[in-house]
Amino acid sequence: SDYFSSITGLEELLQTEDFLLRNLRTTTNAVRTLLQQLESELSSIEQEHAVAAKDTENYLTNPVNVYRLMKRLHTDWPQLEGRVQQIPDQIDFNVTQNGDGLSFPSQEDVDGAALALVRLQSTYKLDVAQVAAGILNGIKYGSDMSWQDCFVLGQQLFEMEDYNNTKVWLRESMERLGRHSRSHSPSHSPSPASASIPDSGTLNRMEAVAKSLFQLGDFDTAYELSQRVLQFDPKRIRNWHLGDKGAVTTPEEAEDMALPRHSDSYSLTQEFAHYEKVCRGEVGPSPRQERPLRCRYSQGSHPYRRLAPLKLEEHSLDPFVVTYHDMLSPRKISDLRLMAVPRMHRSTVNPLPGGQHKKSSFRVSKNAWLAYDSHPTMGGMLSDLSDATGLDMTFCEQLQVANYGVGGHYEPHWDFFRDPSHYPVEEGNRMATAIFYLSDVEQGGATAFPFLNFAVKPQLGNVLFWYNVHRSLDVDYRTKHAGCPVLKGSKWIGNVWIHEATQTFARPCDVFRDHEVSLEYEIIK
Ligand SMILES: O=C(O)CCC(=O)C(=O)O
Ligand SMILES: [Fe+2]
Repeated sequence: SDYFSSITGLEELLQTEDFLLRNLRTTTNAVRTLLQQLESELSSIEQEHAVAAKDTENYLTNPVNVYRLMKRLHTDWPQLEGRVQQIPDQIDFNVTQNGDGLSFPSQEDVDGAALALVRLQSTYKLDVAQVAAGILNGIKYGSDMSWQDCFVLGQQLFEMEDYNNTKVWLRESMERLGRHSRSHSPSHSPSPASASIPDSGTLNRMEAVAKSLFQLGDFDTAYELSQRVLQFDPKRIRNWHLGDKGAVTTPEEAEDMALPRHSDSYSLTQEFAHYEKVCRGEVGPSPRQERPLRCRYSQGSHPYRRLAPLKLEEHSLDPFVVTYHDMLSPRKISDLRLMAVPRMHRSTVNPLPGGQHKKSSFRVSKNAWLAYDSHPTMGGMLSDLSDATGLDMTFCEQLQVANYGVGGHYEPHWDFFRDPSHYPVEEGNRMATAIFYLSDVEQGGATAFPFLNFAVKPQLGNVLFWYNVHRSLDVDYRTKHAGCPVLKGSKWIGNVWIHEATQTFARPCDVFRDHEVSLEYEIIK
C-alpha cells in the first residue's frame, strides 16, 4: 500500500499496468485468431447455403452435396459446438488475481490520490474544469478526464464525506456528459464513444448518488444528475420515491453537513488560509523586510572557501534563513537517490511521548534514513555544511531523504521538539535545519514560511538552512514552515537536523534571552 505518497511507488503501478496491457493484448490476439477461424468456417457454410437456396431441388439431388450436408450435421457441427464451448477455457485472463508479485493500489491509495487532487485544487485555487481538462495553471500536461472519471471521483469523495468537493466534481461530470452526448448522437457512433453513454449499472449509481444528494439537501446537483439519468432512460421516473419530506434536510443543516469531514480544524484557521496564500505566491515579504537582504559570496568558516566562496542568498536575517546555492552536483544527487529508493517508507509524524509513530494526511511523502558513513558523498555533504555554517556536526540525525509525489505535502510545523523527552539530553534540541534539494519541482512544492511571508522554490543542488532556536536556545516559533503540495513533478529533499550540544563556540548564547519576539507565533489564530 501507500503508492500514492511518492513517485517511487507510482512507477511500480505503471509497471503493473504495463503487464496487464501486455496480457490483455495477447489475450485479445488469441481471441481474434479463434474468431477468425470460426468466421471462415461459418462463411463457407453460409456460401453453401446461398447456393442451395437458389435451387434447392437441384442442390439436394447432387450426391456430393447430400454427403457433405450429412457430414456437416453429424460431425462438423458437434465439433464446432465443442470448439465454441472451449473458448472460455482458452482465454486465460486472471491477471489481477494471479499476477504474481504485482502491485495494486489499496482503497487507502485511491482515497489518498483523490485527497491529493482535492488538496491541490484548494491550495492552488485550481478550476475544476481546467484540472479535468489536464490543465494546471494554464499549462496542458495530461489528457482529458472523461465524464466517468469525474463521476467516479465525485462518488468517491461522497463516500469520503467530502460533500463540497463531491458537488464540484459531479457537476463537472454532468457538464462533460452533456457535451459528450451532444457531440455523439447514439445513431452514428459505432466508435468507442458509444461505450461512454451510461449503461444501466452506471445509471443506477447516478440515481443512487442523486438520491443521497437530495437527502443531504443539495437539491441543485441532485436535480441536475436526475435530469441526466432521465435523458438517457426516461422510463426511470417511475422508480423515484425521494423519501418522505420529513427526512429532508433544511438548507442550513445541509450547509453544516457540507463541511468536509477530512479537513481537521487546523485547515479551517486563518493561519492555514495564509499559509496557502504563501504557497500560491500571493503574499511576499514587505519592502522593509526585504531591504536588508543580500545575495553574496560567503567564505563560510573554512579557509578553502576563500578560493571557492559559497553563493549565499539571504531570505531573512532574524530568524536567520538562507540558501546556499550549488552545494551538490547532479551526479552525487543521483547516487543519493539511488541509495535511498530501496529504503523508502511512508513518512510518519512524531507522536506524543509514548505514542506510536503515525501516518497522517498532514504529511504525505516517503522517506528513508541514511547513515553519513554509508557513502563518501554523504560525509562530504556534512563537511560542506559544517564549512558553510560553522556548526559542529557531531550530533546530527541521519540524513532523511524524502520524496513527495503529486499532491504530496507537509503541513506547517516546527522542526524543534517542544517536549525534551523527544531528544537525548546530551544532544539537545534540533538547533538548525538544512534541507538539500535533490530535485527541481515543475510547479508547487515550495518550502513555505507562513509567518515570514516567503516560500523557497526547490532548486536541485541548493541547501536551505535556518536556525530553529534563538541564541538563548529558546525555541523560535517564527520558524514554522511547510512543504507546499507538489502540483506537477516529484520533489526530493535531504533533511539534516543539527542538534544544540557542541555548538557552544559556533553559536554562543547571548547574555539576555531574546525569545520574546517569537512567543506570539506559538498560538494558532
Ligand atoms: O518539504 C519541505 O520543503 C519541508 C520539509 C520539512 O519541513 C521537514 O521534513 O521537516
Ligand atoms: Fe520541517
